[in-house]
Amino acid sequence: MTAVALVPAAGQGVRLGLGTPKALVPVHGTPLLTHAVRGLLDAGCVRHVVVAAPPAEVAATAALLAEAGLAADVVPGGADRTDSVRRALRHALTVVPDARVVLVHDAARAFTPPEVIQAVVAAVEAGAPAVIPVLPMADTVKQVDGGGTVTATPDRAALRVVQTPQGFDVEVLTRAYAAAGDSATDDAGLVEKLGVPVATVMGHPCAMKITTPFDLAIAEAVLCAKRNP
Ligand SMILES: Nc1ccn([C@@H]2O[C@H](COP(=O)(O)OP(=O)(O)OP(=O)(O)O)[C@@H](O)[C@H]2O)c(=O)n1
Ligand SMILES: C[C@](O)(CO)[C@H](O)COP(=O)(O)O
Repeated sequence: MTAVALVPAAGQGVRLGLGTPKALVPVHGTPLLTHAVRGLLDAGCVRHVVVAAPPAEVAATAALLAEAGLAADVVPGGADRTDSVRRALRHALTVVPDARVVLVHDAARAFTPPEVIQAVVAAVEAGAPAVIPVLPMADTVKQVDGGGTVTATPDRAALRVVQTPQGFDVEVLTRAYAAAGDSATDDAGLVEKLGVPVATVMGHPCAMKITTPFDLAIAEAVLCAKRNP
């Protein structure tokens, strides 16, 4: 097993609106972060996990993962996702210096199926410098101006919705973060700026990012259906 997984989990969950850091919000009594870390470790291709937690919750996060029997290092996250990943990457390079494959996986995508994790790792191990799971667009997409008036209808056949885990050759991700000026909406975005090709594999609807109360309700229902098929 060559992959190290970085789990940005330091967000506040403003859009979820529960007043609790999102990664600590329970689904069926278990925090999202615990579901996410268990999913990574159970996939069978991840050897070490580093979680970036809200700075005030580092000790509590380490305790809840330990109680769940999950081995993971917990470091303080940063002001935005990019900063949280940067901190987790720095720690991972120190504790697992021989890692070749690095995954970056949102705690908020807590129910990502193992086959997606395995496909990303396999593609990087096969030689791709950067790999992201994607889904085709189900809806027509419009581009709008600042006033909300439509300015274009991009060809949706050429568009994809992007999920995590995103997988990288360790040297490529390290270089991307060293060159990063501003924050990016995803890690592959930083790699693209280096001119390095980013490959895609098929994502999965269950890898959805739990962002809103509606998403949380969907996640509860999906887990319920899995446990009571
Ligand atoms: N400073 C931050 C902000 C976000 N994240 C993490 O990045 C992932 C994707 O972010 P998002 O879903 O937007 O989470 P939040 O930032 O918590 O959500 P919101 O924007 O609604 O506050 C989440 O696992 C989140 O915990 C992080 O580690 N550090
Ligand atoms: C990385 C990501 O999950 C890919 O879709 C997404 O870009 C994170 O965005 P957010 O604004 O931090 O939720």
